[in-house]
Amino acid sequence: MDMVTLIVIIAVAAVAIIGGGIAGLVTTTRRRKGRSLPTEAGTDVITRPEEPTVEEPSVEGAEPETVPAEPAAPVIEKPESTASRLVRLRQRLAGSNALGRGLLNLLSTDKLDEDTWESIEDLLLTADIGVAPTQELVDGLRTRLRVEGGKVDPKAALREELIKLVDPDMDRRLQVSGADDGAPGVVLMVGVNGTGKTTTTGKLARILVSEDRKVVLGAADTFRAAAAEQLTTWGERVGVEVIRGPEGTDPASVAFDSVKEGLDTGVDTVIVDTAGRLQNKAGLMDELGKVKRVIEKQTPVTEVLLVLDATTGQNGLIQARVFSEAVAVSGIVLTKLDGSAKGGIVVAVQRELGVPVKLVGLGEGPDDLAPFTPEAFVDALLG
Ligand SMILES: Nc1nc2c(ncn2[C@@H]2O[C@H](COP(=O)(O)OP(=O)(O)OP(=O)(O)O)[C@@H](O)[C@H]2O)c(=O)[nH]1
Repeated sequence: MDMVTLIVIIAVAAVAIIGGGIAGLVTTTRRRKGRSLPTEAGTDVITRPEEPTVEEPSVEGAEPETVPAEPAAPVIEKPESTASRLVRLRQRLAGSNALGRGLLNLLSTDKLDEDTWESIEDLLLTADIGVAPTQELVDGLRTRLRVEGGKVDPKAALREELIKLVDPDMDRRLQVSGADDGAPGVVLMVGVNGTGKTTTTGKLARILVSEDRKVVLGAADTFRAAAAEQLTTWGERVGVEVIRGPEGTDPASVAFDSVKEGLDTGVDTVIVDTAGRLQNKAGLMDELGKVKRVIEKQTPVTEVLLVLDATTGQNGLIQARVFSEAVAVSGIVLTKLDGSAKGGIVVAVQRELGVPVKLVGLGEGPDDLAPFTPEAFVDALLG
């Protein structure tokens, strides 16, 4: 064997040894991967690797065997019933609203002199009831206590006068059903951004679902992409379809598609969330007017709910006026009444618009929306 032959033999042997080692390493690595696979009983398809493992080599030309992924059943929540929402209304307002307690303390004093009546007036004004209703309430209460004297309990009289002020005769039913021809009711949600419009749309869908109604939501707030995202999340939680378009789409076209879907699928109610940019009244009127017109090519809008933030006081009233001039508002939703000492805004805004408060927002939780009833509201105020 000459020198050249010897070198060739050594080189071949070295390649074989090194190659075998690398092959062994690859196999070991793959096996390790293989051992870390979830067991057959595992249902977590997300972590299941797509490559075939070494233990199950794929046959050339044959389709790799794939296990069809079973879609995980969505977890549909069961929203709270209307009755227990009213209990919550009582708890939330009684716990946070100083108005009722302050009034009751003042009325409990032995002698109701001018100073006490002035303090009562101040409390009512601080709670945003408004000047004229405050005067009405104080006058009514003073007269009753003078005329009926010891025969009337001041607290019972206050309760009755407050209920009168909130107006128990207004029709507060939500028009969520369509006409007899089977068309869905259409609820249009309007209001300035940040008042809780999208949240309220989601909460309202939950109330309707809890009453076994079929609902479609329309994300016509196309100005802010996150609003559609937010609404989709609300819808998914209660198994409600949400119709949306790309960011910047004409809100009227999303509203149209939502109502069309509602008609095609035979739902009971379509709720359309809109963008509340208050750029100027003319712009707002154009946009809301168009949304309404386009919907009504298919079926009438049965309810226009104006969402107002109870903590914004006079500012809220100005917004309310602008919106009611842009579109015929049929009901008010007062949000963020929890933790607000401004419960009196209920009276002020109803007077301002001549439209009833129909729903109240009592927190950020999914079921923190309750139908408004004057008696329950006043009882909650008085604690
Ligand atoms: N405390 C409290 N917070 C609320 C209530 N309703 C809504 N919110 C909160 O108010 C904030 C604004 O709510 P959104 O629903 O995003 O307001 P929006 O009017 O739809 O605003 P855009 O989506 O920008 O149009 C959120 O943080 C809500 O959780 C309520 O009744 N009480």
